[in-house]
Amino acid sequence: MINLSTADPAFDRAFTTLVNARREADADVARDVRTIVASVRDEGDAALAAFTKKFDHHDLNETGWRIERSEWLAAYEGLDPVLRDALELAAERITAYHEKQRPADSDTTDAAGVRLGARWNAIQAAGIYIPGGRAAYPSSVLMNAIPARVAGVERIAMVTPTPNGEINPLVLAAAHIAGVTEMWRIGGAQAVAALAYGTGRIAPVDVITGPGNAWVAEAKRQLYGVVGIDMVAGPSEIVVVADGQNDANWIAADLLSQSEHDPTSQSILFTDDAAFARAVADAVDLQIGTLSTAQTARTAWDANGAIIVTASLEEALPLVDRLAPEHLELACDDPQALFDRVRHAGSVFMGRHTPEAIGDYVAGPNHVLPTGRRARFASGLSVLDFMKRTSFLQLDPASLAAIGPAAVALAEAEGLPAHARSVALRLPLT
Ligand SMILES: NC(=O)c1ccc[n+]([C@@H]2O[C@H](COP(=O)([O-])OP(=O)(O)OC[C@H]3O[C@@H](n4cnc5c(N)ncnc54)[C@H](O)[C@@H]3O)[C@@H](O)[C@H]2O)c1
Ligand SMILES: N[C@H](CO)Cc1c[nH]c[nH+]1
Ligand SMILES: [Zn+2]
Repeated sequence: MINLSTADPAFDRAFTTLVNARREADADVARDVRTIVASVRDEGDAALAAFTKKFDHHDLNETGWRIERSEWLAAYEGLDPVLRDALELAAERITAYHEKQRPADSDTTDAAGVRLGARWNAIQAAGIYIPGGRAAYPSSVLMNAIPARVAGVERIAMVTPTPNGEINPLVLAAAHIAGVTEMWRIGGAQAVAALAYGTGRIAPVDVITGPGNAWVAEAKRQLYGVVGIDMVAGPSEIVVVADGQNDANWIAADLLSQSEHDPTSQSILFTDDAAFARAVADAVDLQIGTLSTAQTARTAWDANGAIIVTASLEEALPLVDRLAPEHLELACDDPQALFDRVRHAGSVFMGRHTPEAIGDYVAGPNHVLPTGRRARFASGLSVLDFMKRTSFLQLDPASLAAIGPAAVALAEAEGLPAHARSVALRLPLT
C-alpha cells in the first residue's frame, strides 16, 4: 500500500504513476490470450478440453460439458430457505431496476412530411460469463441473465469454470431463477472464444457480457468485433472518499471488500484527515488476518492499495476523475454535493450507510461495471447491451420533392452519380 499526501511536492508524479499502472493487462496476458483464442478458433472442442484440463483441472469428457436444467432445479429446491429468499429478493430488485431501462421505439413525421423512427430489438443469443476461479458468483448470474431476459433475448448461454469439476449449488439455483437457457462447464479466455466463434458443441452467440479476471477481460477485448461485448469488466476496484467522522473499521472493511476479489484488485482511500488515514491503515491490517481470503486481499492491498491525504474532500474529486474507478463511495454528510462534481465512475455509493457490497448483491443496479479507468467512456451492464436499434424512414412524392434535390446536390459533389440518379429519377420533372 502506498501513502500519499497532496501536500507532498512529489505528489503529482507519484499519483500519475498510480493512475497509469497497468494492473490487469500486461503483455504476457495479452499474448497468452491471443494463443488461447486462436487455438479455440482452429481446434474447437479439443482446445476447450485441453485448456480446461490445464487451468480448471478436470476432464470435460468425464465431468460433462453441459450442466442440465434438472441439476439447476434440484439445486434450487435443495437450497437453504434463507439463501433462497436472499436470491429471490436480489432477483426481484434487479428485475425492477432493469425493467425501467427498456428503451422506447420512436415513430414521427417531420415538417417536410418524412416519416422517421427507430425500433429496438433484442439480440438473438447472449453469452454470459460467470466467474468461478477464486470464488463462486451467483450474484453475477442474476446481474447478467436478468437484463438479458428483460431485453427479450431468446438464448442465454452461460459459461462458468468449475475448478476440479465442482460447482457451487447457489450458482445453479441462480441460473434457474434468472432464466438462463443453457450452461457450459468452461471458463477463462477459452470460454469467451468458444462463445464468440462457436465450436462443435457450442453454438456462437451475438453478444458476450460479464465480468472476469485479467484473461477473461482481455479475451472479451480481443474478440470485440467478432461478437459484441458489454464493456471490459476486469479485476474489481474501489475508491472511497471519506471524512474523519467515519468509523475506521467500516471504511477498512469497504476497502478490503474489493481487495479480496483478486490479487490485481485495487482499493484507494482519499481522506482530509491524516489521523483517520492512519486509523484506517491499522484497521485494514487487523482485519485482513481475519479473512478466509487473506492471501488475495493482502497481495492486492500491498501491491495496489493507496491511502491519499488531501487538504479537503473537494480536492479529491479531480483525482477521482483521473482514476475513473469502477466503484466510488462518498462517505460524508453531504454526498450529493460531491457527487455533483464527479464525472467518471462506474457506480457511486452515497453516504455513510451505503457500502459498496450492498450494490454487489441486492440493491438493484448492475454490478458488472467498467474497470481499468474505462468508466471514462463505458457504463455498467444494462438492458441496452442486449438490444440494438434499427432506424427506419418513409417518404412520399411530396416529401421526396422537398428534400431530394439537396441529396442530389450532395451526391454529385461527392462524385457518386448513381446515388444522384437514384434520387433524381423519382423527382418530378422540372
Ligand atoms: N468488474 C466487474 O464488474 C466484476 C464483477 C465481478 C467480479 N469481477 C472480477 O472477476 C474476477 C473473477 O476472477 P476469478 O479468477 O475468480 O474467476 P474467472 O472465472 O474470471 O477466471 C478463472 C479462469 O481464469 C483462467 N486463468 C487463470 N489463470 C490463468 C493463466 N495463468 N493463464 C490463462 N488463463 C488463466 C482459467 O481459465 C480459469 O478458469 C475477479 O478479478 C473479480 O474482481 C469483476
Ligand atoms: N464487486 C464485484 C464487482 O467488481 C461484484 C461482486 C459479486 N460478488 C461480490 N462482488
Ligand atoms: Zn465485490
